[in-house]
Amino acid sequence: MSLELRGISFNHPSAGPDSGRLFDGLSLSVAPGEIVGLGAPSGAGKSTLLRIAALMTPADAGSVIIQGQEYGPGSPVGRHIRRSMGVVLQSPRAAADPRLRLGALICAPLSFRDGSLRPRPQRYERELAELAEWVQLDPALLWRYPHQVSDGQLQRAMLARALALEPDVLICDEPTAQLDPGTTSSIMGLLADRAASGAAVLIASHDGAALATVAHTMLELTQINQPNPG
Ligand SMILES: Nc1ncnc2c1ncn2[C@@H]1O[C@H](COP(=O)(O)OP(=O)(O)OP(=O)(O)O)[C@@H](O)[C@H]1O
Repeated sequence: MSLELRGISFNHPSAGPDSGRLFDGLSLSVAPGEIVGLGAPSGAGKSTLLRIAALMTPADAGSVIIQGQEYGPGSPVGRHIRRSMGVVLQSPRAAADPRLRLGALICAPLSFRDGSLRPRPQRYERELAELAEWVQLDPALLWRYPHQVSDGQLQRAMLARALALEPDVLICDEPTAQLDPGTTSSIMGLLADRAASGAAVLIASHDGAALATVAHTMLELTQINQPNPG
């Protein structure tokens, strides 16, 4: 699948009228099989942009186009498209439900796809073992709650969750921020494998060197977010 952002304008509602727009007519595209790396100074808006791309935050103007289907402000987003997208947010602590063990967190997308109203890790033992291996997570950690693991372990669990449905669009915000260089390189390799299977992959990171090892295209947010003339 392809992912495109076209003419995106946005400001945070609570940011006040004088603070200027965060994005003004910003466009970028990610082709199937492509990894686009997004660099940005802190506060430039990369997390906000990724949430817009992931259809979690509606833009003020412009559209997100996924495999030719256009989503503007207020467009309904169907379950089918959500299931084809994997999203890793910057803060795993904020994203993870603290009441669920890691195994339940990771298998939740599989359970929901199969019609269950709550995660059932016991039904997905084989998938969980494979996902844990992909992200180099000790299987013993699948029984722990988020507060019982490190930030890096939790971030890898959230990545496993994002990969569970083998998404065609993968959006990752600082997926390796908490990791050592060796694990960072393995995780980047995993994202490259996903792209090699045809997924469009958008990764934002302050670690430009690690990103450059896998990205086909590197973009700097401050350069692509030039305000529209007039
Ligand atoms: N809910 C909000 N209300 C008002 N302003 C916000 C809100 N959330 C973020 N901002 C502001 O929007 C700007 C972009 O925030 P964002 O989190 O997207 O930046 P970032 O590039 O991801 O930063 P970092 O690299 O430090 O994580 C920042 O100036 C931030 O203060």
